[in-house]
Amino acid sequence: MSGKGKKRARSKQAPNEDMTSLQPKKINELVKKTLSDTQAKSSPENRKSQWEYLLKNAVFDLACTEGKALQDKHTKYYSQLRDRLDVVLTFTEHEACEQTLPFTVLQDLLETQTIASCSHIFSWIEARAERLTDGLVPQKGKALILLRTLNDLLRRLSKMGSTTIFCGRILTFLSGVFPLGERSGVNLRGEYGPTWEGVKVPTKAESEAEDVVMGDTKESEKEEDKMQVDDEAKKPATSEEKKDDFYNTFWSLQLPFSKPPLFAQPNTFDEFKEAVNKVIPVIREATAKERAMMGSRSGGSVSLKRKREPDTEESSAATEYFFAKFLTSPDLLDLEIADTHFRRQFLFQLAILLTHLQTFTKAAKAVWASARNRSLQMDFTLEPAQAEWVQETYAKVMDELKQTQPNGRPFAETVSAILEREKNWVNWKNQLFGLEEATRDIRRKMREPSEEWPWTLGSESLTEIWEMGYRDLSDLQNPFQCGHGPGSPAIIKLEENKQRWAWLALRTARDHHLQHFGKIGTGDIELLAKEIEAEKRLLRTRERTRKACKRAKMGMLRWRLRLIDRLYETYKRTRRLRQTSDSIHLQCLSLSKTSLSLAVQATSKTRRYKVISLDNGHNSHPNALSRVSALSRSELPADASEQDIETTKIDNHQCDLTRRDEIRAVFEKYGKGGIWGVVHIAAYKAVGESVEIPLTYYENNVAATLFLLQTMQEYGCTRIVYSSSATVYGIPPTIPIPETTRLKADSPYGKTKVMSETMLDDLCHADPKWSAISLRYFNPAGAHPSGQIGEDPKGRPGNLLPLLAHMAIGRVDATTLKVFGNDYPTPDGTCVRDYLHILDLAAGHLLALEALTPNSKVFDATPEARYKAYNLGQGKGISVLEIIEAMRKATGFDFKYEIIGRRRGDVPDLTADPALAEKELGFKANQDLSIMCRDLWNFQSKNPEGYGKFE
Ligand SMILES: O=c1ccn([C@@H]2O[C@H](COP(=O)(O)OP(=O)(O)O[C@H]3O[C@H](CO)[C@@H](O)[C@H](O)[C@H]3O)[C@@H](O)[C@H]2O)c(=O)[nH]1
Repeated sequence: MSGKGKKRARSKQAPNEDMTSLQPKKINELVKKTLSDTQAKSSPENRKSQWEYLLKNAVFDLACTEGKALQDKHTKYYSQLRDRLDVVLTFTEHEACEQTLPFTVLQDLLETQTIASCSHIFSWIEARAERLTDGLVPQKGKALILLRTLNDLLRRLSKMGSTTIFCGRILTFLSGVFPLGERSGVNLRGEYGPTWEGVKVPTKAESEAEDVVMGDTKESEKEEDKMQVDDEAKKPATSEEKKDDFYNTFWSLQLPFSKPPLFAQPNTFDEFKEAVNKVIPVIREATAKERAMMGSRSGGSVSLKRKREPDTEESSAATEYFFAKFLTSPDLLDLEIADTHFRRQFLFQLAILLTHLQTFTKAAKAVWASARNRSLQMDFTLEPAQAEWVQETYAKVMDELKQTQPNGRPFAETVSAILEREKNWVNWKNQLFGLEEATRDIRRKMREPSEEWPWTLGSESLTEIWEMGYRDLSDLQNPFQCGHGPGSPAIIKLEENKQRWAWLALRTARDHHLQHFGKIGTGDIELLAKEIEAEKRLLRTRERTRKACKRAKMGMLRWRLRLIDRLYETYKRTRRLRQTSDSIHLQCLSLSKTSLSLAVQATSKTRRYKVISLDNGHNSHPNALSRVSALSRSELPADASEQDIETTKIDNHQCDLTRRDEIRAVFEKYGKGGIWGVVHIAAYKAVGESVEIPLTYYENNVAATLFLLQTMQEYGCTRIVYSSSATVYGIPPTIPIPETTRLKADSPYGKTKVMSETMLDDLCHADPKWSAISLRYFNPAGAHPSGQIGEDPKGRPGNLLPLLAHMAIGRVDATTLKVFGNDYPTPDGTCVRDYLHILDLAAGHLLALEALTPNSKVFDATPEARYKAYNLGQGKGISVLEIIEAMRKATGFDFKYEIIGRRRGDVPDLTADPALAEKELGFKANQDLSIMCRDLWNFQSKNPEGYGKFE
């Protein structure tokens, strides 16, 4: 090696490190020799303790010199220590000492050495892992000492800022050494290192009280002081006092952070809540201030380079970061809060605790409630209102982290991923914990000697062949056949052919269809062929669908132009309708499955209404309406009257509800009083989308409703059934949700529904001519059982069930569903919704229309206004994972899913209490989930490309 090369090699070596350790082989020989030389020198009873004494001394004599030895750059301290540990281990392996000796030595050593030395010692543990853990039985003897030692070390490390990698090494080691079910390393109790001792500045009153106790003031002075105190007390708090008060509040939070079991004590939660509610706005203000400053710095014509400055600042700041936990005073707190790292540190701590608290809801605790976990269940349960606050605050914290620049969003996402992973890790460990118990019987059975094998020749059939007299390979060429002796040429030919074909088929199939081999029995060619054919059919359908979608995309513009032409033609051809009092105006901006099924029900089942449809074609297909008419017509009896036939025809108008003039034009056509009532279904309805484009939602859902109501008023049409939504409840305090629940929608979409309901309520209060019913839909699902009418959203569906149907048919180019969060306080962690069949929902509308007639009794209890809201649901909560399973059964498609972060605007559980609708409207949704999925899939597989194919 050249001189330069040598130098480089040397410089890579860590300081205080040398490579002169003895080889384990050599140590082994030396130990062996020593043991045989000394065998006769002491009695066998004393020998072990004598060796242990000597070996321990050898290690600790050296360990005592750590401080001094490490001052020398060329010290051999670590290599000597490793050698001595090797000697201890080797003696133990030769059974000259107790098996636990290396572990007790390590325990003392790791407790007394500096962190740097601990890292070296731990390297030795890693290198000797195999030997150290030989014969290790979890939860016994040396395993317990090892676990305790490393957990102590982890606890010690948690107080330092820079030992993340070291902690990771220890955890990796533990996970490799201990069985999967071992939970000792998992922080189930939520202990976070040492308990916070607290910083607090006495308030003014406290310090004065102290002075009084000191007794160094004269009576008169005391009186004077007292008066002053009283006066002061009446005055508003000075900014100094406010500062102190905030300082105390802020740091008081460290106590629950460091000791979550405190929540078992009464008042802790309320105090915690109060303090958090006080601190968050201050943090938010600091973030906003900082953003404003950053904005002004990077505003104007500043280039991208300038905008990216914070990134670079952050990466360099990361190395300078220090933990300011103990360096604080009321005067410093402002500065600390102005520091991004400090705020993040606080918000992260808060997020950890809030996540932990979410495991104490009644539902979450029930999952944990096994006898084994009793000690972990602290005597504390989050009430629904508290759980709601925890959830809301968690969302606020994450939002705040996102706002905290630089790199707010990735930072928040990382925090959320870490918390998620931690939760999954604990869950995983927790579930595996029962593994040993659950498999105890099986393992015992496996240890029992197996029964004697009854077949002398491997298997029953081989034994049988043997007993039939077949002896060598040539005999097997003449297979046995009933009625034919071995050797019959016909049989030989047949068998040969059969075998050849079978082999050929299997070999060909192996290359292309290996995945089916698991489903067929041995050599069952027929079944295999069926499987392959079924797969080919599915592939062909998927391929056709894919191409059609592509074509559809390209031809979209042309198609739209054609559609407009056609609508115009239809419009020109439209006859002026007979204006009967029975005619009903079904007004649909978005012709979803809901409105279509409703139309079918309304026209064919009752034959009392003539349907007029208003639709701007935003998310609908004109030929869906033709199908509705055709279906209604087909359900008429042969002797149907002219009027009956008329009810099956739908008057369709191209009309945008955000355009007053367009609505008015339609009403004008039927004249004053010409329209009996309105079912208002039109709206945009995607929760996630509404968060992105709120104004569009307010315009399309609220402004449009306002224009519609104004026009109805103008034309004397004062009956309306309004499609509201379960989403008006936000995160409801009780499940199932009664209609009396306060309305507190979370998403802009939900808020548009609350606003529209409010308009109706107010209108009915103001004018007794009006009667209105809001139907709060839970989650509609399914399709018309004929497979003719169903939901056909344009583009990638945003809702769960249509998306699954599109995935199964191949319309969406993905096989993996992204599940939005599995950390909700629900039985399996995914959101719970109340699904109801679309036909049940349609029936609900008819019942609501009936309830608008003058004789209806539903408004009897509300004489002040003819307005009511009803839940339309089944009263049965179903989680996202259960939906996937139900669709898997209905479609036979193997859905994969991955859990990703929560979707904004989603709430954990929306399950209806449908009792009021049942009592007052006679409504009951009783078609179960399997029927909804069956009907949805029936529609989807009959219309793989939706209505578009029939253009
Ligand atoms: O790709 C997806 C789509 C949805 N979900 C979840 O599935 C559940 C149902 O979602 P979705 O089908 O979008 O319905 P909701 O968000 O519950 O909203 C529906 O149900 C509301 C009433 O409950 C109606 O007001 C809305 O208009 C309607 O879209 C939710 O938990 C979603 O997070 C996923 O995990 N992945």
